[in-house]
Amino acid sequence: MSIEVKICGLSTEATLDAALDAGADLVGFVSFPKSPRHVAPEQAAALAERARGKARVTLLTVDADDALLADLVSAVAPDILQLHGAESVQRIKRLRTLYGREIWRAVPVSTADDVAAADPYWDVADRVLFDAKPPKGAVLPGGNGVAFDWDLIAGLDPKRRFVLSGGLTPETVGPAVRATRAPAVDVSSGVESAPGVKEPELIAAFVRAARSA
Ligand SMILES: O=C(O)c1ccccc1N[C@@H]1O[C@H](COP(=O)(O)O)[C@@H](O)[C@H]1O
Repeated sequence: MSIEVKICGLSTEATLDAALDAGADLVGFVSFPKSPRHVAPEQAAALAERARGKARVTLLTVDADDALLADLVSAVAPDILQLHGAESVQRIKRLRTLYGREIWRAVPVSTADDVAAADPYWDVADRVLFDAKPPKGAVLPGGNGVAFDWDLIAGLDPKRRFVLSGGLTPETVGPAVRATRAPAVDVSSGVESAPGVKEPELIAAFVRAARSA
């Protein structure tokens, strides 16, 4: 099976089109006001509509409450909810039942214990997304352009539907995929020239490099 590639944190039609033209399997929109990639619900809805049928739409939130999630799901109609906060097993079960959509749970990694902390999520989330633990003082729980030690997840069964993220770039995605046998990758900062500013050439280079890994 070929690798799945997600480009996250898209906020304009032009960069969304660049991701779609490059053949990204998934595109992501961030709803988290502290992020430079935050998009308002109406903007996320319009971008999602543009992507529909060409790539699967992911909506990223961080510990969003019930009311906000309900509004976002109704406006954006994402295929996938990427939960990048401290969402519990119980909450994930509830959201899956409530919305009937795929749920990805981010797990921050810097040690082997962090990888083991993913254990309760394998059975309740559709995917576990491994991201680097944020650096001290970081404002964002993800999207920091920081990588973790890929050897920590090198022993995982690739049949486990995990996603590798954290500081990937067009240069590092090949070695990262070969080291981890990841079935899917996700990138945000590594295809930007400044926080929140996506670059079409970097997006295309990332998708090409991931596919040829
Ligand atoms: O992209 C963001 O702004 C963001 C904000 C809050 C939580 C997660 C966020 N992004 C996700 O973080 C990982 C790693 O991103 P990067 O490539 O290191 O920048 C990725 O899954 C993004 O979807």
